[in-house]
Amino acid sequence: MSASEISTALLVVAWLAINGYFFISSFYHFENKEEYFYTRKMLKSALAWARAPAACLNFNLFLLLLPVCRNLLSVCRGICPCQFLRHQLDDNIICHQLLAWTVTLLTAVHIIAHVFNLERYAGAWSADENNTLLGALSRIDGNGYLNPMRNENMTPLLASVTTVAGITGIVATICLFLLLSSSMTLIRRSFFELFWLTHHLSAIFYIAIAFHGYGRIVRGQTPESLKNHDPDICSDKFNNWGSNTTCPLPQFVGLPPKTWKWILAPMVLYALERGLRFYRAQQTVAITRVVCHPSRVLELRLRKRGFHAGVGQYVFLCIPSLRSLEWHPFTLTSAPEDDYFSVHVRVVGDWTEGLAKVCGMAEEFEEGAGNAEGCERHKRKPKLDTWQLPFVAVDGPFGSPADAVFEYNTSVCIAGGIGVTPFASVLKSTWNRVSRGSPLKLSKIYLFWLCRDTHAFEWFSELLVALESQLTDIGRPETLEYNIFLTAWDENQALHIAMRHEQETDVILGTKQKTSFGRPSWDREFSRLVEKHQG
Ligand SMILES: Cc1cc2nc3c(=O)[nH]c(=O)nc-3n(C[C@H](O)[C@H](O)[C@H](O)COP(=O)(O)OP(=O)(O)OC[C@H]3O[C@@H](n4cnc5c(N)ncnc54)[C@H](O)[C@@H]3O)c2cc1C
Ligand SMILES: NC(=O)C1=CN([C@@H]2O[C@H](COP(=O)(O)OP(=O)(O)OC[C@H]3O[C@@H](n4cnc5c(N)ncnc54)[C@H](OP(=O)(O)O)[C@@H]3O)[C@@H](O)[C@H]2O)C=CC1
Ligand code: HEM
Repeated sequence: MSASEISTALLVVAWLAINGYFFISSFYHFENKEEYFYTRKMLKSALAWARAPAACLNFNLFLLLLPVCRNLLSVCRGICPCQFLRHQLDDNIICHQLLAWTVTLLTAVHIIAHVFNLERYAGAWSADENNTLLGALSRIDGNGYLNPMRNENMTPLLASVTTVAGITGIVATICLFLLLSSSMTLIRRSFFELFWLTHHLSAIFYIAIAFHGYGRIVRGQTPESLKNHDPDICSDKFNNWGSNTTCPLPQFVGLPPKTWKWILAPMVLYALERGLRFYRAQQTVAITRVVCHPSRVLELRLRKRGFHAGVGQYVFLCIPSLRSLEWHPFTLTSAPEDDYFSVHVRVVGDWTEGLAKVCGMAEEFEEGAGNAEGCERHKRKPKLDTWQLPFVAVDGPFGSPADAVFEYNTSVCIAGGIGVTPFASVLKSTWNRVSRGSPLKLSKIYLFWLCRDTHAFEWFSELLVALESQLTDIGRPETLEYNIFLTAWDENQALHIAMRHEQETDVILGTKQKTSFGRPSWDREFSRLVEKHQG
């Protein structure tokens, strides 16, 4: 197992252990503690089954927001001493989803247990009033009551909609259901905005949870009462509680709410996160250049005062004139050393099409366009002046999928389609460092890029051809080996390629290294690399 896998396993084991501790200690507490002797008589084990998941919910609701506080993650990434721990930060969304499903499971157990509790609170009244312990316990009134259903007309449903715990529990459950259903992969992939807007119910969810314990509905015998009313002695003398001095009427008190203490910090952190995003959205970012590339790729070059990024990080872009609430992630294709930052946007849906339109490229990216002809036409068109381009807000940079590249002698980079963008940044930065003679541990990059159509290569091939010749010029041709795989092609292309296979440079890219066809055999590729670098 790699260091990264070991650290993931250790983190999961630690998280499970902490959950196990909270569940077992809380279950044992409510199942055995003297102060809940009478509460258990009324609720039996449903008390412990409601409280134990609640203890774990506190812990997981504390954690749930942390992986989606992107700026917090960036700070952690900056101070994180080792690469494999930094890798954990890149799995933030997976962590968030694991926590969310854990919250869902714990919530389900908690709700089921509380349904039993409400039934048993109601049932305690219906027992024959005069000769049952539960009847005697239910008739205790004043502040020291035990049964939160204060009279025999109260039903479980009525209790659910007239108590703070019930109302906040129902609101939180409805929010949770909507959050979960809109977070399904199918919804996120097909209706991202629906997912995104529904996800804002998380604010209501957390506020409801913060007030959930306010009603102090779970009650135990007070320490003072325990001193002069020992349940082991008095429980069967309920008929003359109060009249004799050895068994005065037991008094009860509700558990003080705890959840708000657990979730206050992550809620404040997340609020700061959104505040910072709002502040950044006001900052001026200039689009200095817009380039139309084939295969429906739009390149934006931007400038923002004080902007610094690592290789292959990503930013969120928002075009207020397009959709003021939508932020879309795009990877930086510029190198940290460049005096601008750039993104290559593949026009795939409504927002990216809107972006093409506001950048004056409506027809180039109409359905089916955005290919070489469209871009040629664009080159002949009068350019929009930068002041005509839309105001764009930038949040970030975030993430660091590629910054480990420079920490090894040899790095293998694998990308599919537009997923190559982080490596554009890596290759540019490698060139900058090599050409400046900056100290560089990295001596070899293997790039594997898989694409469906030849057009997809065009915007990136310029960079590869330039890099290949520049590295040759400085006597470092071996620094970069790229393996390009065309995974979908038509007959004409196949014929065209076959007829020119002897050509020195690649038919598609114009580079010395030739394009391969179909998906790579990873076993063969990796064995080749192992053989080459063994020892
Ligand atoms: C970390 C990261 C880096 C990315 N880097 C690039 C890049 O360098 N170049 C590039 O072309 N694309 C990149 N993408 C993908 C890009 O964000 C989406 O293609 C774009 O948001 C689609 O928006 P749309 O409304 O035009 O398409 P839609 O048709 O609405 O959506 C197409 C796909 O993008 C997803 N998507 C839609 N809106 C968002 C959003 N606001 N946030 C996240 N995902 C969304 C949808 O789930 C769907 O799977 C990256 C995505 C991520 C998560
Ligand atoms: N992490 C990041 O920084 C970034 C991530 N992205 C993401 O990258 C993705 C790229 O999308 P797009 O441009 O549409 O890509 P395409 O779907 O157009 O191309 C994907 C390529 O990868 C190949 N491929 C896919 N899966 C495998 C596999 N398991 N093994 C081998 N080859 C595979 C495909 O081969 P075949 O034709 O045989 O299916 C195809 O050639 C998007 O989801 C985008 O969100 C984008 C930019 C940055
Ligand atoms: C209790 C339930 C949940 C709560 C309270 C919650 C809360 C949040 C919050 C506050 C964000 C941050 C949004 C932002 O500012 O970027 C977020 C992001 C996200 N959540 Fe959840 N979530 C929950 C459940 C889920 C589930 C079940 C999934 C998927 C299975 C999910 C997937 C995501 C994803 C993918 C993001 C990142 C969105 C982005 O950054 O583009 N969430 N969630």
